[in-house]
Amino acid sequence: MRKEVTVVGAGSWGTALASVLAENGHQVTLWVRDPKLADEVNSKHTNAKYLPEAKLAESIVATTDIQAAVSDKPIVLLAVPSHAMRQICRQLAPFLHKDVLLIHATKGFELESLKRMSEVIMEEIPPEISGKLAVLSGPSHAEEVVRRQPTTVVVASEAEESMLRAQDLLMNANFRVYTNHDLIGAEIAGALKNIIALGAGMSDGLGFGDNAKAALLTRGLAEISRLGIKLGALPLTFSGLAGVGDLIVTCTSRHSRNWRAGFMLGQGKKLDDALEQMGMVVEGVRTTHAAHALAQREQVEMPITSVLYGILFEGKEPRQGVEELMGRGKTFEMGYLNPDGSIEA
Ligand SMILES: NC(=O)C1=CN([C@@H]2O[C@H](COP(=O)(O)OP(=O)(O)OC[C@H]3O[C@@H](n4cnc5c(N)ncnc54)[C@H](OP(=O)(O)O)[C@@H]3O)[C@@H](O)[C@H]2O)C=CC1
Ligand SMILES: O=C(CO)COP(=O)(O)O
Repeated sequence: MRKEVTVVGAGSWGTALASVLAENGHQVTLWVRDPKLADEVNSKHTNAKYLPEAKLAESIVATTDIQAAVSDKPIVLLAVPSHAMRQICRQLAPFLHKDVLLIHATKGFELESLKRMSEVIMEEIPPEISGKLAVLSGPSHAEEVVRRQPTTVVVASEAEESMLRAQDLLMNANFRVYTNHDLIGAEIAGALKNIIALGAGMSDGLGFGDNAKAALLTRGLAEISRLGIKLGALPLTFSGLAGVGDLIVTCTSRHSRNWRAGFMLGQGKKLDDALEQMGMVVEGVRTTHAAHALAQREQVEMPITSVLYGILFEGKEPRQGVEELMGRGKTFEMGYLNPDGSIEA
């Protein structure tokens, strides 16, 4: 059945999700910050800055008016960078319908509070809406989604009905949507994989091979799981699409902004120059900061995150970081399996 859906955020991910929804026959409004981009979407049906090769459905209507975009809409999907989430929610909260299905697709933490995105959203929107919130996560580069290449994702919510509604809304022949009740795990896995993707890009930039990449992915998943479980996630979520699935795609794909930024750092570029050259959000940088603080607060060992923190924010050379990781004390591989996040052996 055709539904009215508003997508908030017209970067690469918001634009790709708007395309999926339009393809599914829904009436899509796209909230765009930049009036020039709104004109471009409405007249040329393109988004040259964020998805240069994509031809968008003519039925997608872009607007810069947040009130008009979300007022009384039955479904709102948020796809903004994590640093903008609280401000955007504050702006749109007064206009949300009390029965709105709210889905977010953002992968990050709020740096100042170390909160997950759903915690930030829930603080800003009315309580009758927040209990029904869903998150969309999983291995899904926008560039492949707009080309209708096979993609699998997961929607997670504590509210069964929201999860199923979000699945129905987004699923099509090229975009397969699974459900999961573990909202916390889906959010944490989706955010933390970007740290490891920065590391994987760095490893490639330094000229290391597949063994190093495999090590980063596997030991990265170990520390992601360790922190996630300590913060209330279900362990199995980390072996699913939001966990290992997204870790694989982000650490191995040339589409990944995090991998690309990491690659430049590995080749000797300074962080600010790498970010400027990217021109798109590289969530892993802020997430490294947040995860480093969370690991300290929760007393969880996260060696890769700690080394990346040193490289990104303390001037450590990438090669020195690799030496530190390889030279750590002897340890038991499966220590992370303890449900409270502590290391057993
Ligand atoms: N790209 C992808 O393939 C995927 C991305 N994600 C996640 O989606 C989220 C959005 O990322 P993505 O679309 O890639 O980002 P992009 O870098 O492609 O686009 C960023 C978008 O956010 C807007 N923006 C930047 N700052 C603000 C602000 N302060 N207030 C409002 N809007 C702002 C930009 O607008 P302007 O142009 O006006 O600056 C632009 O529309 C991230 O959390 C990312 O991890 C998740 C899955 C896949
Ligand atoms: O989350 C993503 C793919 O699932 C996108 O990752 P990047 O932000 O690194 O491009």
